[in-house]
Amino acid sequence: MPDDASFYLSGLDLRGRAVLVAGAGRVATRRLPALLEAGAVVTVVAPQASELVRELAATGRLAWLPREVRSEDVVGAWYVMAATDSARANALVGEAAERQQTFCVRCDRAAAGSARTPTRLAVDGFTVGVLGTGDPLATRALRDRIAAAITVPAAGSGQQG
Ligand SMILES: C[C@@]1(CC(=O)O)C2=NC(=C\c3[nH]c(c(CCC(=O)O)c3CC(=O)O)Cc3[nH]c(c(CC(=O)O)c3CCC(=O)O)/C=C3\N/C(=C\2)[C@@H](CCC(=O)O)[C@]3(C)CC(=O)O)/[C@H]1CCC(=O)O
Ligand SMILES: NC(=O)c1ccc[n+]([C@@H]2O[C@H](COP(=O)([O-])OP(=O)(O)OC[C@H]3O[C@@H](n4cnc5c(N)ncnc54)[C@H](O)[C@@H]3O)[C@@H](O)[C@H]2O)c1
Repeated sequence: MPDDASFYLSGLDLRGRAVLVAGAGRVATRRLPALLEAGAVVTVVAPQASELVRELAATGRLAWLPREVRSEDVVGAWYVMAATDSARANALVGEAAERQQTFCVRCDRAAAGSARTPTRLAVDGFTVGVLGTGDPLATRALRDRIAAAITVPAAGSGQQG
C-alpha cells in the first residue's frame, strides 16, 4: 500500500452470521467489539488470547479455540479476519477464504486480502466509514475531523418540498 485498488463500501448485516477471527492479540481485540455489536457469531482461533477475548469467551459472547488456525476453520464463515502475527497463518486463512469466496481482511498485508476495515464513526444511528490510502493514522485523523464537523440533520429535514 498504497496500491491502485478502489473499494465498494458496503454495510454488512452480520446478525446471526458466522465470522472467523484468526488471532486474538491487539488487532483482533480492537476489532471484536464492533463485530459483536453487529450481532456476528464469532469464533476466534488463536493459541494465545488477550484478557478481553478470554473474558468474552468465558461469558459465552464468542467461541475461542485455543490452537493454531487451520484452513477448515474458514468453512461456513461469511466474513474472515486474518489477524495473527504469523504471515503463514494469515496466508493460509486468506487463501482458504478466497477459494470459498468469502471476504477476508489481511491485517498484515492488506493488498493480499479481499476486504479492508474502515475506520468508523457512529452518530445518532448514522455510520460514517473512511477507507484511506494505506496510512491508518491519517485515516483516523480524517475521521476525527469529520466527527468534529458533523451535525446530524433533524428528522424529516431530508424530505423535498
Ligand atoms: C482504520 C483502522 C481500523 C482498525 O484497525 O480497527 C485500520 N487500521 C487502524 C490502525 C492501525 N493500523 C496500523 C497501525 C500501526 C501504525 C504504526 O504504528 O505506524 C495502527 C494504529 C494502531 O494500531 O493504533 C498498521 C497497519 N494497518 C494495516 C497494515 C498492513 C498493510 O498496510 O498492508 C499495517 C502495518 C502492519 C505491520 O506493520 O505489520 C492495514 C490496514 N489497516 C486498516 C484499518 C485497513 C485500512 C486502512 C485505511 O484505510 O487507512 C487495512 C488496510 C487493512 C485492515 O487491516 O483492515 C485503524 C485506524 C483508525 C481507527 O482508529 O479507527
Ligand atoms: N491492520 C492493522 O490495523 C494492524 C495494526 C497493527 C499491526 N498489524 C499487523 O497485524 C498482525 C497482528 O498484530 P497484533 O499486534 O494483533 O499481534 P499480537 O502479537 O498482539 O497477536 C498475535 C496473535 O496471533 C496469534 N497467532 C499466532 N500464530 C497463530 C496461528 N498459527 N494461528 C492462529 N493464531 C495465531 C497469537 O496467539 C496472538 O493471539 C501483525 O501481522 C501486525 O503486523 C495490523
